[in-house]
Amino acid sequence: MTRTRETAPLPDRDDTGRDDESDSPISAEQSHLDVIYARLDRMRRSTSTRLQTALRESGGTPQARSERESYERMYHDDLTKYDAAEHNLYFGRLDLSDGETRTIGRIGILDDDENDSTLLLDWRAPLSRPFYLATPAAPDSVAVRRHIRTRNRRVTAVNDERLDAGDIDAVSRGDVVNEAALIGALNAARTGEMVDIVETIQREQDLIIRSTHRGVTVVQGGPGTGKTAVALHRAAYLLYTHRDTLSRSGVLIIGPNDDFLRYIGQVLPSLGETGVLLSTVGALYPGVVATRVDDRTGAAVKGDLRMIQVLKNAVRETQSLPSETVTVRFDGYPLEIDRDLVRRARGRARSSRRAHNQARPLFLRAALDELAQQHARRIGSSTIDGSQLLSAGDVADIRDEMESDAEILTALARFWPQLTPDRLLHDFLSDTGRIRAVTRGWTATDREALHRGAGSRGGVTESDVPLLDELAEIIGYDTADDERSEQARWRKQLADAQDALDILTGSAPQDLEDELDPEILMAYDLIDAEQLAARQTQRHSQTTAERAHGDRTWAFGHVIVDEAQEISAMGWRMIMRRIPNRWMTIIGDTAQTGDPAGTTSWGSVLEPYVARRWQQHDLTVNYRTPAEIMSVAADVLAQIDPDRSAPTSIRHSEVPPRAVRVSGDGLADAAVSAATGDGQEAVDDGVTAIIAPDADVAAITARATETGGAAAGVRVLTVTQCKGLEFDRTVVVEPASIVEQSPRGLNDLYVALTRATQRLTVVHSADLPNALAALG
Ligand SMILES: Nc1ncnc2c1ncn2[C@@H]1O[C@H](COP(=O)(O)OP(=O)(O)OP(=O)(O)O)[C@@H](O)[C@H]1O
Repeated sequence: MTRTRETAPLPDRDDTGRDDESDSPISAEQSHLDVIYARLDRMRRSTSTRLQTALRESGGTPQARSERESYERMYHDDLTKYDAAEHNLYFGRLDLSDGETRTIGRIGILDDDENDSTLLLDWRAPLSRPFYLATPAAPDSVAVRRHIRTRNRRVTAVNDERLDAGDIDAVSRGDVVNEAALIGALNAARTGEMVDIVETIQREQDLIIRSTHRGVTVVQGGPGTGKTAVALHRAAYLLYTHRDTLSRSGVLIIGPNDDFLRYIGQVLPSLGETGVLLSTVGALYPGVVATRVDDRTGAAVKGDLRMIQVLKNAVRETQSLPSETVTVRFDGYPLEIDRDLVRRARGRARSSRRAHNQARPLFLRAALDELAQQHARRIGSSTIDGSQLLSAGDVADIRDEMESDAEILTALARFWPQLTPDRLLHDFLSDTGRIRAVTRGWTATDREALHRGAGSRGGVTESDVPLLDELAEIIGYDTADDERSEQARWRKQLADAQDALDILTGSAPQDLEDELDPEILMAYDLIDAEQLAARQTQRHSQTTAERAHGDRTWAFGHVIVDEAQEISAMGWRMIMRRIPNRWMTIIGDTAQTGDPAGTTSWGSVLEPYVARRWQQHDLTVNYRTPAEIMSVAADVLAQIDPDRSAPTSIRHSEVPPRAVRVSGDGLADAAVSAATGDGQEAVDDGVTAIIAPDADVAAITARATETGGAAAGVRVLTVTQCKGLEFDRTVVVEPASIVEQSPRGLNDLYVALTRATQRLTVVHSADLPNALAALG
């Protein structure tokens, strides 16, 4: 073991605030902590005074206003950061062999003395790094690493690790650092929300968090190896290290569902970082909220790359030819739009290779050129020899006039309409005829899966969203179109406001205006048009994350994809459009892939986009699941892929996993009573989940509600819903059905079995799958 010394908890203090052991490490650390908090309080006070001053100021040039707004934002962010750092502000200290001491905490704090001396190093600063990396085998000049535990601004314990003692046991135990603190954190009851791990980041995790690789970093690791924790701390680290660029371009974190995003949502704010955009793939397309999920076949079909050609075909289908000649009137004369004319105009537009909406003006121009000629022939031909009496300029004038002729434009629009992705996708997916026309060679099952038939409830599904994004590319539709109309709206609002002020001023008695009585305020003195317009409109949100969310073409500075194995090929295309520089961190476990549209190979996902410019790190230690539970799950993993080894659990369980067999109709009852303690063992703190086959979730939820009381806090989830989450206790229901319900059923079972931090019960009525023989 690493030689550690835990100092007893701080004794109660007397009224003078002195403890009995004034020379103890706890006392020494308390003095330092007091100094740090005093400085933090001063920083808070001065920032909040500055913020109030900035908020009180008003008026000035637009530039001055925008500068003021960015100061306001900065002060606001600083205050948020100070609040986030309040708890466990100071947690680590390094005593180096040369006598230097470094104190490490959640944020960096400089003293306000004349030397600006460092009171606390940010955990992300390079000088803090040995706190996470030093081991007895490679102490990196660290003699002692001290872990300081605090509560409510009081030091409650300190724990020292001597790294310079050449401890052979410690060397043989490998890389575990801050072991006592780590085990304490891992044993703590869960709250349902993920917490940060700044105090106990492990060496293999730190190497990824601070990786300087500017391409794609893949983090592959079994369940509970801290992949999500690493992803979030990497986001915080990158924002600290590249603050200038990333605060402007933004960091995007993609997770599998809203529950997961809620679960991880507090980690970055607790690290003082609020500007990161968390999103699912289903929420990445501005203005669209996916309200449904497709069934597995639908998701697989829509996620497949075949959809690119299908969508291209669907757009091409809208560039149609008239089945019979269309006649419109212009200037009292008939004009004929026939099949050949439209075909020639379409050919010109298509040969430009521009996106549909961008090629539309070419189509219109070509058609109008021909129609202008047609009209000229009709009205300008000499009755004597048939020669054209109108000049080229006259014909051009006719064409210009046609450009604003509603009847002609409406007639032509049928053959090359202006498209929007959502309308087109909706129309296309609801029409079996259109689907059949563009899916040559597909099976009837796949076509049916694509069809959003009359029986379905409508609304966009998660797998539709990458299709919308793809269509936006093919159509050449971008949110700038919306922005332009937004700008036009703003200009109109401004003009209206100006009118309103003019009317107010104009209706003021003339004699007042003439006399310019300084005592009488005119409307203009109080407010200008821009302010008035701004009051009538909601102010544009200013954070990078908010702006990025509303803009399909936003290029993020860094993108992190969690549970990345579940992303479909079409989903990857959408994500890659958000990150043209391809600076990404991709987190996942290909043994946990449940979605049939997901991936089992990182190379096949990434190489089309980055060739070989990606590197993979493997995480090997399981911080969540105790060894006894992991050994059950490892048997399932061996069936998924015999070449893979399960991660090594760092902890053992007090209660071994067990299986309970019941009759089929007793399943829901048994699951709920196992979750609520079975009457055998009291269920204490923490959270419990029942993970069940999709078809059983409703009945078990109903049973849990009926039993009330203890069952009220129990969550009942499908495997898809529990992905990425963890609970103190889990009850896994009917493993055989979990395996059968999906082509990747074994992967799903592996996920379900690895969610518990303390206790696992399997409740079943059918025989257990072979892989769970050890539980039988
Ligand atoms: N260094 C650490 N110190 C303390 N806790 C840690 C550490 N690393 C991981 N953990 C904890 O282990 C648990 C599992 O971590 P996490 O959810 O990030 O794993 P994961 O690899 O994403 O799992 P899965 O693939 O199953 O979703 C979390 O509670 C996390 O806080």
